[in-house]
Amino acid sequence: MKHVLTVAGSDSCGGAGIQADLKTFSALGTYGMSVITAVTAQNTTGVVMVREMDPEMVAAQINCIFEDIKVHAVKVGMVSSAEIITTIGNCLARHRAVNIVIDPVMVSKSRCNLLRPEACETLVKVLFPLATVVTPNIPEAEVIVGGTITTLEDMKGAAVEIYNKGAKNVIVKGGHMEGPAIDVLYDGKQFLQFSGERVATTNTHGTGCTFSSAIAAYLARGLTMTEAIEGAKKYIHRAIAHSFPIGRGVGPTNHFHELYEKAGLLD
Ligand SMILES: Nc1ncnc2c1ncn2[C@@H]1O[C@H](COP(=O)(O)OP(=O)(O)OP(=O)(O)O)[C@@H](O)[C@H]1O
Ligand SMILES: Cc1ncc(CO)c(N)n1
Repeated sequence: MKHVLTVAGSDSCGGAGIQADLKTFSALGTYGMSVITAVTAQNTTGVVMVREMDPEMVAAQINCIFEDIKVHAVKVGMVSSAEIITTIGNCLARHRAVNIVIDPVMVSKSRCNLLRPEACETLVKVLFPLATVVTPNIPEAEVIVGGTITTLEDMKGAAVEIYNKGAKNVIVKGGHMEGPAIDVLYDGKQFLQFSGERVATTNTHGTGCTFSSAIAAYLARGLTMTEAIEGAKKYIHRAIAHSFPIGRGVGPTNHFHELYEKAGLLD
């Protein structure tokens, strides 16, 4: 059994954040652990309140895990503030963490800030150099590189710029574009494209969290970066295809679609 850690925020409605990450780790056959950076009160229509954890508490959670259990991969999601980011960076470096997937979460699908705008620079400076892979969506990539991304060529250009900020691999996700869902990976030498048919649904709450956690789980299981992304892409596609129309807004994906299928619970 491989052990995977998520360092992220709690999503009370269970579709994104820590909850999505732990479901994904379990669905993909790994043991999941969590360090909570912030608690959000949110549902499918929006985020109503955010409470950050004390950075000392974030450090204590990370240290507790690494001092006792081998960690085969780490996914970092919502990190909220510069102080929390610095704490996470120091702890991951001190424990020589491996297979680090950084999802630079900034704004929720319901347009609420999940990262203090002034903390973006710290996120890039402190966490990108530690990253095995960084997984920005289009709006996040636009903020990081300071430009507009409308084409596949723009996505490639952004991937190179983000690579130059210290990440070993960068995958710019095309979930926010029109047409097929195409993600672009740059590993410092070449570009690879991962394409999925777009599922016509509004239930995409937590797709980014789920995708980055799936990459972390597959890296923990020993797959190469390309294999991990291919696996994550298939997993997120099926999770979106069997997503739940619950709530009045953007519904969550179905993390246990395979289990539900075996149990005869899918249409
Ligand atoms: N409707 C869709 N159909 C198929 N694949 C999709 C769809 N929407 C997103 N994806 C894929 O899901 C993955 C996550 O991408 P996306 O750009 O949605 O992340 P995100 O915006 O960070 O998500 P969130 O912030 O809600 O967690 C990518 O592989 C993307 O291509
Ligand atoms: C806690 C949390 N993390 C990430 C996201 C991604 O949008 C969200 N909605 N909530």
